Amino acid sequence: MNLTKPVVGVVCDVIKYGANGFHGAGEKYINALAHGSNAIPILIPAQPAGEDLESLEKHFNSDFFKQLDGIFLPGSPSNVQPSHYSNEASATPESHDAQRDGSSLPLIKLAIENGIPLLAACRGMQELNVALGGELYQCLHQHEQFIEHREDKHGTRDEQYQTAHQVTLAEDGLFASLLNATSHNVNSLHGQGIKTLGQGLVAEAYAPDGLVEAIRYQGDKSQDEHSFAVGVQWHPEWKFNQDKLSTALFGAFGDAVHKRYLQKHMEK
Ligand SMILES: N[C@@H](CCC(=O)NCCCC(=O)O)C(=O)O
Repeated sequence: MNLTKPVVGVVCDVIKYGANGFHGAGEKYINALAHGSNAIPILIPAQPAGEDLESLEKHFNSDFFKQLDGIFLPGSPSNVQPSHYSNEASATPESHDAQRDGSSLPLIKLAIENGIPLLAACRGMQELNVALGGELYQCLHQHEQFIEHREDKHGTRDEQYQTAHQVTLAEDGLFASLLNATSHNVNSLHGQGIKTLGQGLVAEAYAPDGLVEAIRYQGDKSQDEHSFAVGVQWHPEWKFNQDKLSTALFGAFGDAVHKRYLQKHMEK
């Protein structure tokens, strides 16, 4: 296939529609990748077998994924199964998507090991943290030190995605340099959050209650700088072109995937 633009793989959720499972990703993520990163988004079905799905491993092996120019992990109402990061019982056993965990966690490791640019939002950021050995709080609202990070379920969609709190950006971090500022207002639609950081990750932004709101893979400082691997707890894809940081974030991811695409084509 002779593609004229870089291709970004988007990890799918398995969404139950009645008794049937459908693999999908939110439209706003696809739009932001196509227009904000100038890439071709392709949806990656969840890999482990579901009720109707034989394993796709023989079609999507690691060589296939290494051809991608970027990987994007979208948000989702489902929660990462806590067995991936702790011995605690699940506080939300009805809200898991084992198939998504089964594809996102190995794909993140593959992206990190092979320098494939990666961007992750909300559940995606939590997965990036868990894939690298970090832990999550299962219910932030059960810890009194935290402000309310969940959306108003009765609000309109616009109300749910409007800015909810400020984040403080790490001095000398990527975000502060993208924005040329040390704080920004973000939306907030999550019940879980980072408890301990995974290996090689650094915090890029904090909520007013101290919760880590953005992370970047820095790897081992003694090695070369790692290619773009960033996660945010908020939703930059929402009306991305109306927000300076969201536009800059999808733009920076786009630059990283275009760089990989050009390198691959120069090697041919
Ligand atoms: N379930 C997790 C992650 C929250 C999240 O990703 N929400 C996204 C909602 C739908 C969307 O906008 O794609 C948690 O609650 O922390």
